[in-house]
Amino acid sequence: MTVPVLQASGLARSFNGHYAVTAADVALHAGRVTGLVGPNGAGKTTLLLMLAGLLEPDRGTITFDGAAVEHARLRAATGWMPDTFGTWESLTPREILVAFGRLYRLSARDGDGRARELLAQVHLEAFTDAPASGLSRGQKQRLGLARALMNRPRILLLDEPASGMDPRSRIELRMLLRTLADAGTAVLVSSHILSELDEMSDDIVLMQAGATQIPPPAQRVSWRIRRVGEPADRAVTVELPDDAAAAQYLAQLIAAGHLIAEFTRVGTGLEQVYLGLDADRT
Ligand SMILES: Nc1ncnc2c1ncn2[C@@H]1O[C@H](COP(=O)(O)OP(=O)(O)OP(=O)(O)O)[C@@H](O)[C@H]1O
Repeated sequence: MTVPVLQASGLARSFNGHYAVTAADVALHAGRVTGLVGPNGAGKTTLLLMLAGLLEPDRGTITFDGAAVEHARLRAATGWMPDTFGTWESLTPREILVAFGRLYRLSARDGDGRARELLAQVHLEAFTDAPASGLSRGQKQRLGLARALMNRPRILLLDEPASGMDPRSRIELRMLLRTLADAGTAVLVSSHILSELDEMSDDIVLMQAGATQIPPPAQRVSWRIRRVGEPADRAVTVELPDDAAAAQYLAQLIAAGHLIAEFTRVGTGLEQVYLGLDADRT
């Protein structure tokens, strides 16, 4: 594989003598979406803040394009979307984005153009010039996403971006992240919604008690099968290694004359890995 755009090794960070992150290793590649998952308090936000150049690590190194990097340069190349985006309520979404554009040294004209383009992309055009205080939580999240994209970042870090978003916005977020990755952005996204993360990520990083780990390759996945006329409690569950095996299994059932009413993926590999990770929690 190519040199990671962003590589963190052995990162650690404490607050008041208590370690939030003890040993974090992450490699983000251009064109790939990496999912970050772990229990509450595992250290995900702390890790993301260090990767964004917004929090100084106590230990460890971060390289950008294979070389050591200063915080200012890292911040310039990074888009950061926090889990809740506090807006300046009296400003409009356009004014907020233009103000952030200024921080990235965009001229007022370029900032305005970029702001309008992004507000259209996150479907907030109708709110362009209305006070941000009128935005719903999900709409504020979408504004936060637009803000993170103002500087056309090569690295995009998102902390639970979908929280508060309605189903359509979630689907659009997933598609937007894929489009950005296809255009060469390296994306790291944290989420507690495993099915969503499983669908949108090329790579997964697990985090527990301040340390990262890479999960083992794809686990077996369960499928729930019910024949026409059978009650729900008569459905059977089978384990199959992947989608291709599931399609083959379904074809065999149909060829054997079974009328299938339901054929559903019930457990993703990520869910199984996560439950294993979480097994010893109190
Ligand atoms: N600024 C801070 N000051 C003191 N403690 C902090 C600070 N930030 C984080 N912590 C502590 O560090 C630990 C990790 O927090 P962090 O927010 O990074 O976890 P997380 O994995 O993002 O959690 P969640 O899934 O609940 O968002 C927690 O015990 C938290 O209380």
